[in-house]
Amino acid sequence: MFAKIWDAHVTATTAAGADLVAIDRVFLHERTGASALKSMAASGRPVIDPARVFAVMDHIVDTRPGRGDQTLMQGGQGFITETRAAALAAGITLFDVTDADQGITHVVSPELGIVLPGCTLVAPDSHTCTQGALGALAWGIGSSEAEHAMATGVLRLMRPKTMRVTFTGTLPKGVTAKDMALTLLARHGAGGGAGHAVEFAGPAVEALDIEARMTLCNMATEFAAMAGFVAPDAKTYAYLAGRRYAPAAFDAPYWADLKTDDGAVFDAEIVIDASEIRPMVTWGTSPEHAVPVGAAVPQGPQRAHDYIGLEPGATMAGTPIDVAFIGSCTNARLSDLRRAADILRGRHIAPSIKTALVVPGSMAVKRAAEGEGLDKVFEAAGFEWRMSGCSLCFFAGGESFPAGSRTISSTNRNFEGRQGPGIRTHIASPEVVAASAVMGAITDPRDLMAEAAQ
Ligand SMILES: CC(C)[C@H](C(=O)O)[C@@H](O)C(=O)O
Ligand code: SF4
Repeated sequence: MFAKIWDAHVTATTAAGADLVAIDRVFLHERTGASALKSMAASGRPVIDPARVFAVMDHIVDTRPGRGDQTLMQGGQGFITETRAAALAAGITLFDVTDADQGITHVVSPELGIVLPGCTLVAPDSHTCTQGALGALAWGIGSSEAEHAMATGVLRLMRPKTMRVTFTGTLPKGVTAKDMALTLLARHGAGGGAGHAVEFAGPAVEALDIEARMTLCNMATEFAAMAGFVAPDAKTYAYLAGRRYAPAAFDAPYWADLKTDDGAVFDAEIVIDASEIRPMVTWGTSPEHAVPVGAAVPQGPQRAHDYIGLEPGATMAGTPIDVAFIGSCTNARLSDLRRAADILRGRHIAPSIKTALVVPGSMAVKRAAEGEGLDKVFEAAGFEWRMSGCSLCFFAGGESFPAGSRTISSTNRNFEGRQGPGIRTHIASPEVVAASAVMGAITDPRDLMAEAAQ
């Protein structure tokens, strides 16, 4: 599948062996987008095809109700106003702060049908690989590469190696795509995919809905892969049907032929039995520091133990937490909110939880969730219900907590300081976040699911 998409996009090969790869879509956000557009404008280079370039405000925007351009991040407003001015001047499509389509780049692009099977899509953002869930080759680039892509319509690239990660079997109940990604990282390391374009395949991947495939592909970057993707199938077509930028008639022969052929050879293969996967949580400061919720903290780098304040042998389950966050391009789509709400319905967060936030991945997700009354479930449980944005996924200098606070978070990164100076982040599925918020300590959601069923 990788070769089919890549080869269809190579326009030339340089003497040094690099390929010039046609880029179908470029997506910008206000954290990195203005600099690329401004630099192009300064050098007098126009965007070659503005219809293929989109921008959204997501990283720095305030998520408190009634927001405007003001930000909690000192000086953040400048990123917003400069991106707006540069986007308007360049003639690209902008989903602005108060636009009904505002949201996180990798949530908005699929839900508007901007990313399509077989297309190449780049964005100056490392989680662009999320969009590979639609059968696209989507990857994160730097700001100067974004300029190059916008000015020329191509990027000069060395062909990556290929890897297939096959999930066999069936996921147990209460176990999700997030746990698949964390299991892959725990077993094969945060560098395991370096230099590779990774195809996720096998019955347990086919069984995932499109939103869950996005969660899995999202974390390909935590695996150091260039890209992560899933072959398009009937679910992909059904997901895209009727979306604003998707074609009215699908290009069936090209899309149907994108699947990896039987007998295809990969540079590397990994196989994981999905039935062995358990609800996971990270204990340390790398996404590879992941263990089943019921397991003990293993021996890791001393610095990680010191930062996170957990010694080897401590059990993850029962570790008290201060903050619960459901959000991000990893796990803030409608299906994620539904599953978290199922656990929270009729329950309340523990009194020891200082903050619990739900930040929908897009304003469209927010509206859809409100249409189902999920906002009421979250609010009744003691969660704040926000406008869309990256929010606490990434410390944009605004909202945070006292150093040493422990958060359970549906995001993708747990690096030192990721959610603010001294904050200890434990990443997990929305189910684990919801269950842990109720218990005030890290909890296997299946404990609460069983209780609800009785
Ligand atoms: C700020 C942005 C460029 C960054 C990224 O590239 O991924 C952010 O989205 C992240 O998740 O760390
Ligand atoms: S939600 Fe988090 S991971 Fe996703 S783009 Fe925003 S900051 Fe990056």
